[in-house]
Amino acid sequence: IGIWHSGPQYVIEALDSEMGRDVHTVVVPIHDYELVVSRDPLNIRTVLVSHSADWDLSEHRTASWEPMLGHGIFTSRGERWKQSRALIRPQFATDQINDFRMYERHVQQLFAAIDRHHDGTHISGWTRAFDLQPLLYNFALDVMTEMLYGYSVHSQNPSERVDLPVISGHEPPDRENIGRHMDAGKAWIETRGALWKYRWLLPSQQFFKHCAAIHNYADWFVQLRLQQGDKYLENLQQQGGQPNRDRYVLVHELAKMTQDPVELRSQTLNALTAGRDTTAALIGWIVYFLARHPVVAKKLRREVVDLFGPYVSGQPSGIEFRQVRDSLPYMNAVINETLRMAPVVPLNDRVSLRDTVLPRGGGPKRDQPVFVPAGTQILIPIYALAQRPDIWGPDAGVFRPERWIEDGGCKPGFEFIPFGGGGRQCLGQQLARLKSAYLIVRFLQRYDDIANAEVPPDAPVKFHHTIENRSGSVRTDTNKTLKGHKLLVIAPWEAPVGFVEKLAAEFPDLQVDYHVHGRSATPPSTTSVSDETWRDVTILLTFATLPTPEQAPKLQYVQLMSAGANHVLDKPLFKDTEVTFCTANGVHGPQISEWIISTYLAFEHRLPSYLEHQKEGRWNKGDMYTIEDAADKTIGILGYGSIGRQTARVASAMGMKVHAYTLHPRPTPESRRDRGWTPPGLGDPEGTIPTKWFSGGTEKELHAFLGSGLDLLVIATPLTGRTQHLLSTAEFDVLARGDSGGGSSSSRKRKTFVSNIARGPVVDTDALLRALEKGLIRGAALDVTDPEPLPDGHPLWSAPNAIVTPHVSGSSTRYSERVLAILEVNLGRLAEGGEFFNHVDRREGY
Ligand code: HEM
Repeated sequence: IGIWHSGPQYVIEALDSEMGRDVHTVVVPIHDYELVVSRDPLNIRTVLVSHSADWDLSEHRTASWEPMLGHGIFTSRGERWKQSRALIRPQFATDQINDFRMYERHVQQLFAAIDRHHDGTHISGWTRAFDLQPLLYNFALDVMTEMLYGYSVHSQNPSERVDLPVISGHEPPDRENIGRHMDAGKAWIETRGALWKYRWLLPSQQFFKHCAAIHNYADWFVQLRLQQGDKYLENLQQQGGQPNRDRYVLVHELAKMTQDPVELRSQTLNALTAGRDTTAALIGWIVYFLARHPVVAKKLRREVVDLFGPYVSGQPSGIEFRQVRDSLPYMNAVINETLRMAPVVPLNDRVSLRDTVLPRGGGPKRDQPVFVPAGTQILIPIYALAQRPDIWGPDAGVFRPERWIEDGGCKPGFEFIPFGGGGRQCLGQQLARLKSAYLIVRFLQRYDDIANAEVPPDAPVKFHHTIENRSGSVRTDTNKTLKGHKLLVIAPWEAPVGFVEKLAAEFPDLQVDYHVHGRSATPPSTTSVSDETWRDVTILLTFATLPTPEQAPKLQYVQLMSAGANHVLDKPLFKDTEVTFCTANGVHGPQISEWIISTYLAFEHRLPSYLEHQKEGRWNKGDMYTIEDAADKTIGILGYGSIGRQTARVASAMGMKVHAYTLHPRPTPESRRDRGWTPPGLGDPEGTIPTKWFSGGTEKELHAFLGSGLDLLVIATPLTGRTQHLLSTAEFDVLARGDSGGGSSSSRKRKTFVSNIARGPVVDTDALLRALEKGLIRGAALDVTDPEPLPDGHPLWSAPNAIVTPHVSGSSTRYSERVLAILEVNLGRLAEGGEFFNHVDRREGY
């Protein structure tokens, strides 16, 4: 009991002080039985490998865990274990379990949770001191539950949880509390285990309550899998464009081999217990040591950044599991050294099934075999093995990853067994190592410093005999100086005075290369920049000059100067890489909304004909009695982005009602927020101006919007495959039918004025001409046309009630200033983390 209740250091202390430093195997009489403790690799090898048939798990261990986990690989012995191992082992042999895309989603949730510890004084970039350990446990639980059941509990961010279908006769799984039930259940097992023979003395009602909750949790998913069969994967929530059929879900795979619900529950719970705390503890210990060994942290960060580059927010990491496994020698050394200093499973044990022998430890010189009668427990102090100075050198107690690399690298045998050894060796070793390494890679890419904030800072390392971690308090820092980054600007205009200097002050380590190409219509070719310059570029600001992926292998973020991205969608750099593209969406809001309102008012106030009269010198009031003002009219904005929002602001100031239309539904206040960039004080950042909000991708939904009684329709959608000819004959017919309820005034049949500032092909030109000629719409203001430029003699030039301008609505002398402001904020995001403004979504194409 002394051993179980003290840390693993106790074994070393007890052996060293009572028996001597050279004694590695002892037989300890405890009450009515004898316990063997051995820190001799030869003996351990004998137990785990060469005479493993003589040994098995103690009944003590399997019986303690069994109420919580049932019979699974972790809790069964003999034949039963063999069957479990045969079932589970192939699962861990598949590369599919190393799904970094899944980890990345949870890493992002972890970063968001870390970022919540920024205390607002962003200048330094440091978070306030906090304990990282609970967040790592959340991470491991979230990843494991998704891997095992396909549905993560999202303990890091419960708002990510998806709604679950109803299964009659089964309580929904308690995602909120499953982690707590597991922790509490484990604590009971440890206490019951320590008291083993006297465990009946403990009241156990609470323990069994936790076990029931854990069983319910697993049973629900097992039932769902059994009911849905092969459709289980298909029905999972779609994740980041990844086809569901490629997902790895343990319960689904196991159910292909057995349909026994109890077996499925037990095996998945065994894996959950084996894999959750262990991995969280390992990651925690790695951070613990990095925070206390800045030289190691720096060296490791160098290795990571050299291979993968710095962190780019909003962009998939693009990291392959083979790279993490094979190309990060120092990372492997750090992980090994962490496991040596703080093996997260510091003690293992076995019981002899028959009379047997350990090869060493007996006789006066302790080099003779030791007889072990059947039923003897042997304690395998993994921690003590990894701390022997005669094996590891006099600095065995020092955290020094270099020992794993120098002199051709250290290749330990049974003196280093953090994952056990022999037939029962850990099946999750690769998974645990890769998951931890991946998280640390992303962590170091994103944060360039970690500080130990423990008080006192040099408190001694405290271990626990069982799976335990104490990562300590850390603070994190980001790569705020943009070290290692190079920005290339290819612009038609000179940098505004002071701009480059301002960037240098903000991001001292950022290199800036500014190329001016003048105002030609075609973008300059990539050859105007030397190959050497391209090679190091990590950030590019351009209208349309894009290198090939090979030309600029380090490129991470492209800031386009245009509001749309349609001209880059077919470029290899966009299609074939994961480089982040951002548009200059937002720079156009003020001037284009002015164009929309001014052409609309000009039309309504008959300015074109009065200007004609003015040219002729005629005082002619024309049809002044039919002029209507804008108050109480309805403006419909198709595409409620930055231009739409600023137009809504101006229109509502004139007393207009605003109907907004977006592709995706925006039911909540949060979803209505503007995520793009807007000049301060403009637009509709909270999305509160519209009086009605329409959405959807179907014709029916679009027609409901078009039929909502619009006096002015503004087309402000991006041009994508979905929006090509979005307005065609059928749509103009809906507009012509006018108010289908909810518009300005249902008694009056007032036609719609259509304003297109998006892209010509969003509107079918023939249908538009027909609508103008037949008077289906009131008129149109077109800054964009299809074809463009509009050829001489094209019928649109002379179509009735049309105002045509040559794609100039976006012009403003403030353009470059606003583009550079977006670049600057996005550089801040790159440096400090957080979502990029105007990030182009590869699936949506804008
Ligand atoms: C740092 C992380 C981990 C450590 C240190 C660790 C350690 C161990 C150790 C020492 C054993 C052997 C127990 C014995 O000999 O009785 C073991 C067994 C096992 N581990 Fe891990 N483990 C880790 C992560 C994982 C993960 C992530 C999984 C899977 C999701 C996993 C699954 C298993 C299984 C299924 C066994 C039982 C194998 C058997 O009895 O046949 N482990 N682990």
